[in-house]
Order: sequence, then structure tokens, then C-alpha cells
Amino acid sequence: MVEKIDHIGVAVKSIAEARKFWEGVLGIKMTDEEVVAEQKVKVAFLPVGESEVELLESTEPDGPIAKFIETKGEGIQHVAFRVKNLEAVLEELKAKGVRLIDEKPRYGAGGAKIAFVHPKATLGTLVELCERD
Ligand SMILES: C[C@@H](C(=O)O)C(=O)SCCNC(=O)CCNC(=O)[C@H](O)C(C)(C)COP(=O)(O)OP(=O)(O)OC[C@H]1O[C@@H](n2cnc3c(N)ncnc32)[C@H](O)[C@@H]1OP(=O)(O)O
Ligand SMILES: [Co+2]
Repeated sequence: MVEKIDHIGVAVKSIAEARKFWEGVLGIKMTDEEVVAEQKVKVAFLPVGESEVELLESTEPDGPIAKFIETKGEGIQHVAFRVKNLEAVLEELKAKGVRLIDEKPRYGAGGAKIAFVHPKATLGTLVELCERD
């Protein structure tokens, strides 16, 4: 079902500020920023080997990243797994009675198809499923 870790989503107050550590200190080159309006975020990726770190900055005070930082502070917000056929995986999870946040694929950064599984169904980790070419 799961091919690999596609990315690890990290909530930050400011991508510009976070860049100083991820790029400046660790030397990982950051991609251009993209706004994903539906998720109320601005994102930038840091490719590392087969996977990436996704920096997420909120664009709205009521978005999921703003709420996460308010209650838990900056840090890892989700883990995204790469899948081949997202619709089929969602059907399978639904059949298993897993609580989904998204029953249908939504738009993800870079044109991916994404869907989130509720952290209550995973014992505390917000899981994103992600299909991309
Ligand atoms: C651009 C895209 C991409 O990759 O392409 C992205 O990644 S967008 C990434 C940003 N977008 C998203 O995260 C969209 C999906 N997320 C959501 O729908 C929401 O953030 C939820 C995960 C449902 C949480 O919403 P909200 O905080 O309003 O719910 P809530 O207050 O009822 O919290 C329900 C319970 O989940 C816990 N909880 C909340 N956020 C959590 C997180 N990130 N990881 C683990 N647990 C989490 C709370 O502590 C609470 O537990 P207790 O009850 O025990 O206190
Ligand atoms: Co993500």
C-alpha cells in the first residue's frame, strides 16, 4: 500500500526564518515556495535522498497550521506516505472503518493528489497519503 515516506510536514511560523537552519546550517537546498490556498498554507520543500521535508507556513489565522502552532508550537505536523492509487487506498481504508479527514483526493503541492487520515485513527500521528507522478 505504502511505497515510501514522501515527505515530513513541519509547521513553522516563517519559512524565511526556518530556511536559515534547514538551508543555511544543514545545507539542504530549498525549492521555490508555493501557496496551496485550500490548505491555507505556503509551502517549500527540502529534498533529502528519496524523501523531502515540507516547511508549512500558515497564510490565514484560522488555518490548520496556525491552529497547530497555537496549540502545540512549531515542529512536525504530519508524515506523508507515497501511494500508487490514492482513490483505491481511500476505499480500502473506508472499508476498514478508518476515520478519514478527506474521503476524496484533494489538491496537494506540486500537483499531487493528497488525503489526510485523522490522528485519532493512527494513535496520534496526522498521516497524509500522497500520489504523484
Ligand atoms: C500542502 C499539503 C501537501 O503536502 O501538499 C499539506 O501538507 S497541507 C498540511 C496542512 N493541512 C492539514 O493539516 C489538513 C488536515 N488537518 C486537519 O483537518 C486538522 O488539522 C485536524 C488534524 C483534524 C486537527 O484539527 P483540529 O486541531 O481543529 O482538531 P481538534 O482540535 O478537534 O483535534 C483533534 C485531536 O487531534 C489532535 N491533533 C491535532 N492536530 C494534530 C496533528 N497535526 N498531529 C497529531 N495530532 C493532532 C489534537 O491534539 C486533538 O487531540 P486531543 O483530543 O487528544 O487533544
Ligand atoms: Co504535506
